[in-house]
Amino acid sequence: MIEAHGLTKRYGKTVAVDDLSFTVQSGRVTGFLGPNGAGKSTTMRMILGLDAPTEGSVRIDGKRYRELHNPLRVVGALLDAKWVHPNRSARAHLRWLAKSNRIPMSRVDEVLDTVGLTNVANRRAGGFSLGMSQRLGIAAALLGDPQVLLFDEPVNGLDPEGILWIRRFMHRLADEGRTVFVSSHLLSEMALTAQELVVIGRGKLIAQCSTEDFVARAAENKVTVRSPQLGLLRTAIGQQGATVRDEGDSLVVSGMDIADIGELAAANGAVLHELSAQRGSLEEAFMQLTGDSVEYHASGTDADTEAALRAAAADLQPAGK
Ligand SMILES: Nc1ncnc2c1ncn2[C@@H]1O[C@H](COP(=O)(O)OP(=O)(O)OP(=O)(O)O)[C@@H](O)[C@H]1O
Repeated sequence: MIEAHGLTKRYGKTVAVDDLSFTVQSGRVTGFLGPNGAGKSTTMRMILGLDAPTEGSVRIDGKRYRELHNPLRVVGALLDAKWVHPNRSARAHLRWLAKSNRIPMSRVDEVLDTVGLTNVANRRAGGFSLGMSQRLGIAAALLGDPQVLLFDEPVNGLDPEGILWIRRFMHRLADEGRTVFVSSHLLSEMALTAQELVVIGRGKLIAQCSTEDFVARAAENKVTVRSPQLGLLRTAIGQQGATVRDEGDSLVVSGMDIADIGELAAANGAVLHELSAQRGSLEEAFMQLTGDSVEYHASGTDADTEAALRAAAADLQPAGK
């Protein structure tokens, strides 16, 4: 478990992290979501004792990082996948790490196998693709078999196969009961990867909840109604105080429960051809909660991201889980 209390980091006049308190539970993948510059990397560095908080504290399983006797056995981290001597082989890199942290050499081949790098273990790490480097970084994080794992933007620059592998791997680690804390500025990716979210903007906490609750809480849920008696329904729903909008041959209703609309239709003898809930996307939820966090707008503009967001929103439907 990771617990941050009033965590604050100032660099001169810049407040990178501002009175941040959150908890990351074991057995779940928790996404650390926020726009570029929101303070995610700074927070991760403070968790790992690489930066000292200006105020507040953060504890891993009840202890500050510097109080841990054998840190790699408690917490593993992937902050920068290219942090490896380019002329060392993957195996030599891991052996060096194991030796300097008093971890048995047998773990090296175990973690190489876990991340699928056994066949290339003797190749120069400097020649690795980004995907292979990420796997090597994850192997290094796993070396001490820690219960707590931190990954900073692990899917940046990866191809779809690499992204899928990382996503599945995170779920596997959480299923083993570990605490998995993964940062990303990509809403669509977090919607698919994280079960819980810690959302920050400009160094401050915006929300901490399940991914599903995040969307449900913030996005306005609407109901689509199709019927041969649209006029009758438009009037009846309007009289209940809900907002009704025409969209093609349907009505889109906000402010009224789907069950209540069904009851109202039955009471009025109206035939329904469709009565379906529209759920908001993670992006809509974020925009509503953050308001002026303009940095995020860029992530929703191109067609690929739009498609990914639609897929993410679909994945958030409870029925699909
Ligand atoms: N060493 C430093 N000195 C001065 N300012 C810093 C330093 N490190 C971070 N900052 C500033 O703190 C803020 C938070 O940066 P941080 O890198 O933690 O954000 P982030 O959410 O990880 O962003 P990204 O997704 O771009 O990595 C930014 O305004 C950044 O410029």
